Amino acid sequence: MHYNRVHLIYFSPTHTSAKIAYAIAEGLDAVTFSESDITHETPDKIENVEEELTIIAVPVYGGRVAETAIERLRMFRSNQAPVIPVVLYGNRDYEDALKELCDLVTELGFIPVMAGAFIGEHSFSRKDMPIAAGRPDDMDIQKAMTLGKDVLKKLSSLRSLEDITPLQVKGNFPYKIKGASTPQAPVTDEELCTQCEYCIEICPTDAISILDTGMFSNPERCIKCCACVKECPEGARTFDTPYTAMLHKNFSARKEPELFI
Ligand SMILES: Cc1cc2nc3c(=O)[nH]c(=O)nc-3n(C[C@H](O)[C@H](O)[C@H](O)COP(=O)(O)O)c2cc1C
Repeated sequence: MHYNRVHLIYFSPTHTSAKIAYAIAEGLDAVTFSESDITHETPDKIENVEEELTIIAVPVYGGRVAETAIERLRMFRSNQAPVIPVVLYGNRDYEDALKELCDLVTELGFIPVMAGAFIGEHSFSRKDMPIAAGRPDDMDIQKAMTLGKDVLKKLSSLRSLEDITPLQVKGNFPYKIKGASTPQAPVTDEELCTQCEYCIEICPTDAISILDTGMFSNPERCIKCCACVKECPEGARTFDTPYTAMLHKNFSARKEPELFI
């Protein structure tokens, strides 16, 4: 089987999922490729993906697929397009996230061909307490490209997608129960903030607005992705959580991507 068209779908507030999706696509050597970046908005109608080899990449939040990504992915359908489901996690663990993603895309009509769990710099990583800083790095990107090449080989050895044996990935069902979300959000140092509104532009859940008193992050809407912290041009945004020190202390030893073929 051969596919000329590749379609990327990703939710990626701090870009690590997107980077891996692109690297896999490079390995696939497609003639044409298109993308659905669902980081900032939910598709306004159901989108059908047909005849396209698809890569779906999303981050792990609390050992599960980020909830906003799940909501947005539910707007896609396929009639048996092959898919490469991928999760990015911050060097702690991805627990049930890859299984949850594989189950979801199967329910939506895709057929998982191969899957992967890659490591991305943790959203809560800071310069003084790094957690997987700089990941994915060159080695990760190479591994992602190789995954793309392996998918091509696997597909070319098949006469029909019906010949694919159901993909087994790490993870359990019932999935890990989600912990209660603490209503907390990054804060702004008003001395540094120039009110350029870039944080408002890049926030995936429209959680930030300007009030008379300065920038306001609505803790009920904020998903703590920390895109605004990492990308504020003035370094005016911080997210203070005890998880940063705990993760830095316990999960600094390098983990490697895991592939399911
Ligand atoms: C709310 C939240 C929960 C997270 N939970 C986990 C986790 O359970 N395990 C882990 O290793 N990383 C966890 N992370 C880190 C992200 O999975 C990681 O930074 C990922 O690379 C972000 O993807 P993105 O760059 O595409 O946004 C979490 C991040 C956030 C914001």
